[in-house]
Amino acid sequence: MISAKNVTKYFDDIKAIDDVTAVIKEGSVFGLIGSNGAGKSTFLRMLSGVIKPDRGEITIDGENVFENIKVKERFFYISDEQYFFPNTTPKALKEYYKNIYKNFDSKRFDSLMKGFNLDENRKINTFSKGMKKQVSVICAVSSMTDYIFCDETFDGLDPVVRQAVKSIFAGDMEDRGLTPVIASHNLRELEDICDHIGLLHRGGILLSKDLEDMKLGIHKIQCVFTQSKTREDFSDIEILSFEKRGSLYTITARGKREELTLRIQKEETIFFELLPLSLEEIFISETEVRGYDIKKLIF
Ligand SMILES: Nc1ncnc2c1ncn2[C@@H]1O[C@H](COP(=O)(O)OP(=O)(O)OP(=O)(O)O)[C@@H](O)[C@H]1O
Repeated sequence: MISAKNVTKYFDDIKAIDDVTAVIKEGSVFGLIGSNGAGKSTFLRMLSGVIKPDRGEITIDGENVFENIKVKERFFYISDEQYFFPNTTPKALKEYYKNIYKNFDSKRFDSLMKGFNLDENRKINTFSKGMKKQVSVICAVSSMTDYIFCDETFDGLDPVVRQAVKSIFAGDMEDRGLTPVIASHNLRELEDICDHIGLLHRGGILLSKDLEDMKLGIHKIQCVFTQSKTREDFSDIEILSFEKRGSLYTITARGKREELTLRIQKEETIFFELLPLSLEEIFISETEVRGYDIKKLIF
């Protein structure tokens, strides 16, 4: 289990991470989402021990991560800014990681390189961005670590490779309890693969919940009332957004499905429908309440 306790990180006067407390349980996929500059990469860099929190601590199974070689063997971190030495080849990388990760599976590495049609003797710096990401993913899964931290890794892969990597992750979760932690802006993709979502906003954690619970606790209602309504008419429930287009109202609110249904239907309605919310809609609603209004960015 990974635990972050009251973690804060500054870059000069920028507070990149603000008192974050979170738990990442083993055997599930943890999706890290958040607006640009929310602190996702900083958080992953701290999980990997690349940088040290100014306050608070990050532990894996109780052991501090920073400058702890023993713990570092337990995870592989794929940074979003990939750097390779000028003349490095995949073959040289394989040798390098074999020294770091004692369970490194060379056969798996070779077979994945073949499967992904990558030449292990070519200089990595001559590969495309996506091909470099493929090499990193192959190194990661061949290292046979308990955790893989992916910073926007999927975002640069083509659909076929993305699907292949998802199946490899799923297989490894099943076979050996791998825990992937994935920071991404591709919420549709995360929605398919994640069990748990951590939403960072302006350095702080807005919520950290199982995806299913998240979906159960927030709903979108579309309805037509017999009489005109305002947001204030529903001040007894927690409304996240309230929109009226013609006679159709779209209300996003926090609460249980049955309770919200009963409450809205207390008013006289001509039409009523409760719709499931996508992760993208949950993200927009949750960040909107904290002043990150997408409409202001678009219009
Ligand atoms: N090395 C650094 N020096 C100074 N400021 C930094 C540094 N790294 C990150 N920051 C700042 O910390 C904040 C969080 O950045 P971070 O890269 O963690 O966000 P992010 O959620 O990964 O963003 P994005 O989705 O745009 O990749 C930002 O305000 C950023 O400018």
